[in-house]
Amino acid sequence: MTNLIDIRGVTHAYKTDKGPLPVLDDLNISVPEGDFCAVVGPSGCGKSTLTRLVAGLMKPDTGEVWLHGERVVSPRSTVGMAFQNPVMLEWRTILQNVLLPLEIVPNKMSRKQKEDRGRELLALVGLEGFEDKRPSELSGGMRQRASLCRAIVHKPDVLIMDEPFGALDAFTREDLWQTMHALRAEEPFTGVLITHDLRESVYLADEVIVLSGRPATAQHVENVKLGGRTDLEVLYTQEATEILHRLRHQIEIAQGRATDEKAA
Ligand SMILES: Nc1ncnc2c1ncn2[C@@H]1O[C@H](COP(=O)(O)OP(=O)(O)OP(=O)(O)O)[C@@H](O)[C@H]1O
Repeated sequence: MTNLIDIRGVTHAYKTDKGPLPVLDDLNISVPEGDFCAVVGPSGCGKSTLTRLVAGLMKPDTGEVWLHGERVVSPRSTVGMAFQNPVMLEWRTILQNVLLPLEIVPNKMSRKQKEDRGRELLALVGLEGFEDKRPSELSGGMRQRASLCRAIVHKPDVLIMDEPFGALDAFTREDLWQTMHALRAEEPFTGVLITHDLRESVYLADEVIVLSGRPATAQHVENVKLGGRTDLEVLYTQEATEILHRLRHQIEIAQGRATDEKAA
């Protein structure tokens, strides 16, 4: 399998009043095409910085970011992004919000084709009948569903999600996890998910990368093999529990609260 994303030896520091703040240190990450990769790590270790580098919104001090065999040096329209608080334009309907990327990214679709695509995606995430509502008429979970549709409407190579479900209550969050699996089954895409929720990472991702404390390196890579199951019960199996324990331990190492016995 070829890698869709290749992060090679990336080091980055922010310039601050108190001098440089090293955030990423010789970071190497590869994500094969079609895979879903979750990135977890202590607060402030550089996860969002990583997403900005992949999207081409920032350049690393040293090292390279490659996307689909091309070096990323400027913002990419082939990247879809979803954030914790989706910004929706209130003067547009939900469908018009979802179609926004198709107005910006060059394409040959007719108006009807665009509308059909938007409606299809909204139906897929359970928002059939809400196409003509305004964002304020929807719940937070529904707005997040619409924002996921908007992030993939132009069929980006990669969907980057920074804490997309962080502001939702636990039950809505689990509903959205299932929606993500449904979306992936219909619209296979490569995904990078930044999250603080280890259960979320195990349920959604093919591999979970644990970043160390700042400046972050890739401390641990966990391949998640749950036999292709997408029901929530899978999180209560022995396999999932063992993975969660290992990830928890890795986070404690990253936080400096535990030691790596293997390295000691
Ligand atoms: N533009 C900036 N200028 C200076 N420092 C920054 C800038 N953006 C982020 N930082 C700092 O860099 C570090 C990493 O930030 P980043 O947002 O990438 O971390 P994170 O892992 O996503 O954090 P969290 O888990 O809390 O969301 C933090 O200490 C943050 O304060």
